[in-house]
Amino acid sequence: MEKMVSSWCNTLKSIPQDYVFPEDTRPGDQIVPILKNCPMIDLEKAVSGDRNDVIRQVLQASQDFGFFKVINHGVGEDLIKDTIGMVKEFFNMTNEDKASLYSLDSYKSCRMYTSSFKYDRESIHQWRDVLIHFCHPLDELVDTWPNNPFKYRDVVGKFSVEVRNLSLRILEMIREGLELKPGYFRDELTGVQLMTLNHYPPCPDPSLTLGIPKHSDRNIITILYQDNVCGFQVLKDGQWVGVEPFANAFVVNIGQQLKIISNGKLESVEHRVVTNSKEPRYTIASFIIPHGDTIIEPEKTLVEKDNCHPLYQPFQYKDFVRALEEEHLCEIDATHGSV
Ligand SMILES: O=C(O)CCC(=O)C(=O)O
Ligand SMILES: [Fe+2]
Repeated sequence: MEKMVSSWCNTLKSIPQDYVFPEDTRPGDQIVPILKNCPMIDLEKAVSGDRNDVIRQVLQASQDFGFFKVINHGVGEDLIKDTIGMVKEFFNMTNEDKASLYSLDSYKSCRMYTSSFKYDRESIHQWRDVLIHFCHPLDELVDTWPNNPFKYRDVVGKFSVEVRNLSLRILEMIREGLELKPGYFRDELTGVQLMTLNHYPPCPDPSLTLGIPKHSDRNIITILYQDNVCGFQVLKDGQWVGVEPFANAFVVNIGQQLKIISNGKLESVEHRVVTNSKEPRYTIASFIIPHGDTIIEPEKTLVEKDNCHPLYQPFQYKDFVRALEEEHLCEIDATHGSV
């Protein structure tokens, strides 16, 4: 528990050596510009307006950027406010209140850790504390979640269901746009939902370290709520650019599995998290993940339609996760590797 960044960083004037990233991966002092033409999609129009136009926007952004923001997405503003409030309340509890959740055992379905799931095997640590838990099916998992703050399970439970529904609605648009058969994103591909609640405490020297290093999400699709503090950056045309928070919007990342299923038609954005010296940053990420034994491969109808070759061989999702961990142990944020 004493390893959690938030429990020791308050009094520091410089950062410990094992949080200093190598020169070629640290952010440095350069000012990173804001992504100007960030795709922002109004999902309300998929219901009350021209659905095909919204689907077209979703596919275009997924191809060109590998991510997009959504507004009017159907997740209530009050629920978002209550949930992020709950996350802040959780991380601001005393260490004693949180201590029982801290664990290095990545098989625990709800736990708190610092940096990444491989804290004890990495040489450089990431500047973040995490609470992680599975969410779906909620009634089987909610009892593993924190019961302090007292309303945590109730509020975060409602939020997880709404965000899962939003992920499925976006996947349905992608299915329609790619002309895949109805029910394509079945339980095998979407049956697991994992949530990470991130706390990036203020950092005395943001130029030297990262909250999360460069990675692209390995799952199907991610929904991120980044509240109102900047820190999320994407790699666009070889340059890091900042994705600014927008009130009540979510960031939607296309995951690597969706890129593979689409035979490379959709992109999966590379991104990272930088810290800042002024204020804490809190975010909520919900990952939709295939079951481990699901076979992932480029969808045959897409390969045939485009008259091209499959760019990827079929594999079981769990083998993909294992291989990634073995090959890129130092490089990849593996929060989703516990699945
Ligand atoms: O906290 C953020 O801004 C991004 C989190 C993220 O990229 C991840 O957990 O994969
Ligand atoms: Fe990510």
